Amino acid sequence: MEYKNPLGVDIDLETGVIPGAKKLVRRLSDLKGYFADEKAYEELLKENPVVYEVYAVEQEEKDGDLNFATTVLYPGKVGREFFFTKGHYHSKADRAEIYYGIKGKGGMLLQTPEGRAEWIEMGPGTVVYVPPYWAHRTVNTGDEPFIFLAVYPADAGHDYGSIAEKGFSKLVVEEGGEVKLVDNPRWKE
Ligand SMILES: O=C(CO)[C@@H](O)[C@H](O)[C@H](O)COP(=O)(O)O
Ligand SMILES: [Fe+2]
Repeated sequence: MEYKNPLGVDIDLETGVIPGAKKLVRRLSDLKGYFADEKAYEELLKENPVVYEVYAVEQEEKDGDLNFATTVLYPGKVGREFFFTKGHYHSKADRAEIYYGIKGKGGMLLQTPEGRAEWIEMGPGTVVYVPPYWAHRTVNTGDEPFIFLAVYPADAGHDYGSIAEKGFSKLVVEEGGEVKLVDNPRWKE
């Protein structure tokens, strides 16, 4: 039997950086077609801000193993809509996941393939259980970076396709200084 070595790393709780992790950067240009307000999107694209960064420690895609990653989701809006991660189902759709809030303020938008949406507010210390089959997207509703940890099966994978095409059934927007969920006009089952 070949045993893997255990690993202990310290997440920088201020910046979300995991030393030695693989870094992924998503700019606004990587989120083309994702935001409802296309005019506001084109306008902000001139600056092309970083929307989020992911620091991932991933294993081979094998049953039983675990990956973990931090996400640093920056504050901002496209029109009324708060900055968010792309959002995905898992390629192995029955794989669950755990999120843990580290810093900042936001929430998770989840939905079933039929479009039943749930919103869970998140702050430092919040644990969110993402059940099998639910798509999930995080949203920064605050004015500082929203940082969280995710732990997920190594063979879960990411299925971005349907969210890229239709989005979620709800949009998370600012209305009169408050966070509101409104119907997504482009959503279709
Ligand atoms: O859910 C997971 C892994 O299963 C998170 O680590 C996200 O991958 C990350 O928050 C970026 O979001 P996406 O761009 O992948 O939707
Ligand atoms: Fe996930």
